[in-house]
Amino acid sequence: MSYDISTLRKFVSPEIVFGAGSRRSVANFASNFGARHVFLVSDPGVVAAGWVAEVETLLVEAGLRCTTFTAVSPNPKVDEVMAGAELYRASECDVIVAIGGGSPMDCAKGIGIVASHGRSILEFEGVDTIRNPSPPLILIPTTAGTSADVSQFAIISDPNRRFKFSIISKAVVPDVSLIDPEVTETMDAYLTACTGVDALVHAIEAFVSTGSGPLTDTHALEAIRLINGNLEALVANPSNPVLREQIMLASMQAGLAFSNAILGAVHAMSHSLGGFLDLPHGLCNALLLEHVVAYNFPSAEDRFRRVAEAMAIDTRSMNGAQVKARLMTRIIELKKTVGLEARLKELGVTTSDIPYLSGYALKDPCILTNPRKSSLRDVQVVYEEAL
Ligand SMILES: NC(=O)c1ccc[n+]([C@@H]2O[C@H](COP(=O)([O-])OP(=O)(O)OC[C@H]3O[C@@H](n4cnc5c(N)ncnc54)[C@H](O)[C@@H]3O)[C@@H](O)[C@H]2O)c1
Ligand SMILES: [Fe+2]
Repeated sequence: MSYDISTLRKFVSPEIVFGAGSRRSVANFASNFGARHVFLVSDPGVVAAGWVAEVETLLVEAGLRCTTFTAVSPNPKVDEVMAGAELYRASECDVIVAIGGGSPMDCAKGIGIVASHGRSILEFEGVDTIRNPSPPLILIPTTAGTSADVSQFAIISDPNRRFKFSIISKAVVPDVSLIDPEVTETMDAYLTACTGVDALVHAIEAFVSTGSGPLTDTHALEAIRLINGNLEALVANPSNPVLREQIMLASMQAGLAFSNAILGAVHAMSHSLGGFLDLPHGLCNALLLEHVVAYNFPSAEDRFRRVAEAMAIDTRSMNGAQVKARLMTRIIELKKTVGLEARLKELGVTTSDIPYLSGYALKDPCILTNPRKSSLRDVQVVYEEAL
């Protein structure tokens, strides 16, 4: 019997332990993988927040050796991955743990790939390029977030091309994700806003993606509902543990959705922007979001109606134009309340940069699942509108 392969959907996820204190089981999981010498990846901000020392102590108290690598910058660079992989090899480590936001987690994924292939990370750009299994990988996210800890993506920045490239494979889904809302309590309000809006964009893009389906839709809609209902309150009160947990849960659900349904033009355009100007990923997404929604709306009106409903908009008596207007208003209002109102030109983007940015955005794999087919000119116009 024949079947239409384009209608099939798959769902990949790591083993997840969710809840306050879950990070404390890190040594247990590492030991279960047979670890003797753990390679711990993080960055200076997460060290300063105190989370790295805690994990080191937990590992050492369990009788494990630990080599720590924290030379990772936001938008992790090719050289950082290669330096980490060299230290991993020289230290004869056998399990990788990362604690941090998307940057250390993606760097750790890259280190695992290089360690198991012995080649440059640049050779693994694209979809399904990985042949050898990576060392066991345990991720502890400290932002909410990129959800790199549940995703099939690793995003690495190549300064030579001023471009962030994607590695997409189920081989970069970690073995274990310890999702502990407590570690997000040291994020300031601005970082909370940037990373929370990133999660909102993941959920919206996954829901309207051409790769969406019943396995991911419920996660995407629940993530939108949770972020719409809790992010503004959390940014006003960043130390509230209940709100932290709600946004961490939302981030995880958005991650499960986008990892499997893939993303769209916001991410394609924001990867290009983030690689070109080394800007915070969540901020890039935030500045592009409503412009891409306006562009995509006619191609996925029914899906956007459900996004609007998840954002607590009663659409029952509205026509398409009214739904679009209310959804745009709500997105702009949410961004304003959490303090993400800048325009691209305030970040240093100029009109003359747009052709370069657009060329790379069209090469990003996320553009393939955008609900509206995009030409070079389409992408240029959206950048111009966000300028
Ligand atoms: N792999 C994926 O699926 C995926 C998805 C989306 C984004 N990304 C990538 O993730 C990166 C962005 O990650 P991010 O937004 O999580 O930020 P990040 O990891 O770049 O961290 C930003 C800053 O926040 C600090 N920080 C992180 N957690 C903290 C905490 N709990 N307390 C105090 N400070 C903390 C860090 O030290 C750093 O200075 C980008 O490179 C982006 O492309 C990856
Ligand atoms: Fe993202």
